[in-house]
Amino acid sequence: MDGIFRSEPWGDGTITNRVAPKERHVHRALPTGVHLESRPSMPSSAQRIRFHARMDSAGSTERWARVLADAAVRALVEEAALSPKPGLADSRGGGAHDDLSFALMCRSAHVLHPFFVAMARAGSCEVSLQALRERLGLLGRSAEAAMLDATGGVNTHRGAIWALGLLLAAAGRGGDISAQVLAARAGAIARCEDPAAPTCTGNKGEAARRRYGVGGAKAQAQAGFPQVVRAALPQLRRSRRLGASEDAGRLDALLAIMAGLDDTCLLSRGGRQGLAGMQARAAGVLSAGGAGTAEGQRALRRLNDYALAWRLSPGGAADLLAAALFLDGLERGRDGALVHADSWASDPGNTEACRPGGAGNWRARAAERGCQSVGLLQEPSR
Ligand SMILES: CC(C)(COP(=O)(O)OP(=O)(O)OC[C@H]1O[C@@H](n2cnc3c(N)ncnc32)[C@H](O[C@H]2O[C@H](COP(=O)(O)OP(=O)(O)OP(=O)(O)O)[C@@H](O)[C@H]2O)[C@@H]1O)[C@@H](O)C(=O)NCCC(=O)NCCS
Ligand SMILES: Nc1ncnc2[nH]cnc12
Repeated sequence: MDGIFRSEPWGDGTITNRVAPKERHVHRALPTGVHLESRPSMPSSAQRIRFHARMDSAGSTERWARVLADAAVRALVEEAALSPKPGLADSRGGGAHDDLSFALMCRSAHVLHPFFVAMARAGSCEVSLQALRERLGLLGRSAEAAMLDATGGVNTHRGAIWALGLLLAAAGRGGDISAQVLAARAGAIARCEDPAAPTCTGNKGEAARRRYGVGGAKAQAQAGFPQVVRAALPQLRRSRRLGASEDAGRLDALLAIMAGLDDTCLLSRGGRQGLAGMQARAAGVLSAGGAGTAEGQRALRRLNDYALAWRLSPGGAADLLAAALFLDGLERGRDGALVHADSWASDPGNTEACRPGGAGNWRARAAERGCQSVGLLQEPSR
């Protein structure tokens, strides 16, 4: 079948496309795949890339889910590698965390891949937003359990699973994949309640939200990720325009998130004072010229010293930077058809350096760990 896969209009929870409903639920690898069309003639200010997933077969939905999952893992690895990040784990070490390292962050990112595939697939298969939210809750909790299993109980990516899971499902729907649209869709999914979610998790973020009366990760998502679409992405583009290196632009994007985020990691480690201290210093680096300038680099070093002295880590901001890199990559057409899973996986520059144990395909590793298909949908014991 040569149809066009569309999920428009968004918001009423319906999918309209020209594929027979039953085919949407079949996930087999078939010879034909998703064809992405980047349309340079569209207004560049909006940075919109329309894609048409030609549903030559149901397998192209599966292929698109894998492309999106690859992009999400890549965003996590790129976030982890970005240095020097204040207080955070990066290529230099664990930052303010005794239990984190670059290798551990990468291991965690790769273990999440099959869950990311399932989340993107859920976005294309579940017809109602409510059903999608419930499926994501199940997948998200399973992903958290696999992360903790892979890291020996260290919370590397809980916030990232949450943010990227919602964005992957939004992108899995198809249609317009501009950052603005995907973040708004993800917000609509996050605003649905998950009846299976535990009322109390006992996590630090939950405690910080209650103690300090902030919205944290949940409110950030429900509002459509304002720190990603209104702070990180505009800053990233501004820094690039001003000629900053890609790393400096990404550090600036992180600082822009930090400057305005009610990061529950900072609150639980440093209270209101710690959060305010980090926010003000992050804004200070940007007003000194950003990470691409000598003055900005000095201010960034002072921010890092402050974070280490007080054991402060902006873990929530790091997750949102990964979300911004994911959306930026999609919007620029870097991922999707341009970056195929296996070509990325077979590039030694992308894999050997960051994968514990070196060579090998993460899918095979995930399969070894028993994280395939139906296994993903088992509710973990808490
Ligand atoms: C809705 C959930 C996000 C649960 O959120 P909640 O607020 O209840 O808190 P947590 O369970 O603690 O998780 C929130 C994590 O989100 C990150 N975060 C914090 N503030 C913000 C913010 N303002 N905006 C966005 N994101 C934010 C943060 O993650 C990072 O920090 C982690 C390290 O934190 P932690 O272990 O607590 O602290 P440490 O200081 O490092 O501990 P020690 O070393 O001292 O022991 C790190 O993992 C980063 O990722 C928060 O931790 C959501 O989780 C949920 O409901 N999930 C259920 C599944 C689901 O429905 N999924 C659907 C989509 S897939
Ligand atoms: N680089 C990082 N360091 C600490 N916590 C994080 N959570 C997500 N990314 C992180």
